Amino acid sequence: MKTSFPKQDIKVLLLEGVSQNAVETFRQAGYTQIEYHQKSLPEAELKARVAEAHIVGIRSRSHLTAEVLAEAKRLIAIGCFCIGTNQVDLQTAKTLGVPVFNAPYSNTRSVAELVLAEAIMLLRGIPQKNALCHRGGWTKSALGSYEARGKTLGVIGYGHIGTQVGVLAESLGMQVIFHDIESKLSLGNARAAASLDDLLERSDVVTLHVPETPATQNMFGATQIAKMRKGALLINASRGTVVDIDALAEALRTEHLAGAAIDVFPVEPKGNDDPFVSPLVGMDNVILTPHIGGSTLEAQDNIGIEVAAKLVRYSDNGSTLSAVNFPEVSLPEHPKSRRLLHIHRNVPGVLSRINELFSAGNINIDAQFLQTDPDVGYVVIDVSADEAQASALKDQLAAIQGTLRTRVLY
Ligand SMILES: NC(=O)C1=CN([C@@H]2O[C@H](COP(=O)(O)OP(=O)(O)OC[C@H]3O[C@@H](n4cnc5c(N)ncnc54)[C@H](O)[C@@H]3O)[C@@H](O)[C@H]2O)C=CC1
Ligand SMILES: O=C(O)C(=O)COP(=O)(O)O
Repeated sequence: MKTSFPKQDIKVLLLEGVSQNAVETFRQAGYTQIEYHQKSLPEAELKARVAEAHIVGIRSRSHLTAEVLAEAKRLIAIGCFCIGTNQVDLQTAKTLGVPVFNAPYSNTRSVAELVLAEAIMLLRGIPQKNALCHRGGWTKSALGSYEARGKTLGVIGYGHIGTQVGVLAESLGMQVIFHDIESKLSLGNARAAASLDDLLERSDVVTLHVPETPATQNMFGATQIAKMRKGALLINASRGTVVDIDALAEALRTEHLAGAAIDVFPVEPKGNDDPFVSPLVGMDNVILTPHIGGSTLEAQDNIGIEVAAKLVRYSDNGSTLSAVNFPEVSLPEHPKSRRLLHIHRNVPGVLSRINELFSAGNINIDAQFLQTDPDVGYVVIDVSADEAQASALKDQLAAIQGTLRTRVLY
């Protein structure tokens, strides 16, 4: 059966070296126009490429701001081939009728394993010992080296990653306490701290696993660091904007903190050839990693398939299940019907205008699905109509005031 818009005309733009599994998933689903870039693009080029694309796939580096999205006249959907979606202006995408998908669990374990490894390394003082050995030095000493067993790990943000870190840390005999803005079920013997301050005062190692939100912007600054125990360790594999990096550098210089492991930075290089600049560069007691918490082959392979499959499903079938910014509708196949998709501003009267249109045209509705949120309504209508009728209906739907996007799936 033909689609309204032949698949070979749908342009898929994939940036930041997403897994080849994503390319393969699109190809197997019949998509042939796939533009693939290893890096993120400079803003002007990003705008130009996004303006041409129907589907855009990014990782954490490409910022799809309102300004960039203003160019995206043809855009149907966005895929974040990662967990975080802070790099996309989700509200603007929604009001343009563009759902955004991500892979909410597929690199969770990769981050958790790295964090646990870093906790052990930091507790043993390995970063500075390693650096010294590389310079031809030798300090065989137990001074400042500790077992993880029996130490307290404070997890800030007890979500998917935070809980996994907690479970792994308990297997080493660590005591896990956590702080979250939501009430959370404790796994294993982990316990909620009475407050953030309580967690900071009790933890030997503090690890951050919050998303980037207005509330987490610089949530970890000089005040919070000062409340940490002298000689404690800080790990951040969440987002670079969460920690005041200058305050951290100062606490390391004054030896209030004994070490840190930092994977994410307020400003990160655009690509592998660009220079990395940070006040933490040159500090032997800091493990610096180039935002690779989720960068394992296992995670990337799974993410490639998961996010591409969600984009294909939305493009082919209209399902928005697990979209992060959009009313979620899980749709059955529609082998005998034409499917019309109508995304509109959630204002009174749109639905009745849609239904009037069908009754006036004497078109039988086989099935109708509706989901709304305070801003946007998403209606899917399966109809017994031929191709020409469906196309005419799409044009009529598009003319209804408040319409954001319409599509027809034949
Ligand atoms: N370094 C890397 O490569 C990676 C980094 N990440 C980052 O890790 C973040 C967390 O990932 P998940 O655990 O999957 O997310 P999640 O959504 O499952 O968990 C986040 C938790 O933080 C809590 N939270 C939100 N605001 C908070 C606040 N102000 N104070 C305390 N708790 C707060 C939430 O209630 C939630 O429980 C992602 O948003 C992403 O930015 C994710 C994957 C890879
Ligand atoms: O999943 C996330 O949120 C990450 O931070 C990983 O981002 P990346 O795909 O490595 O650019």
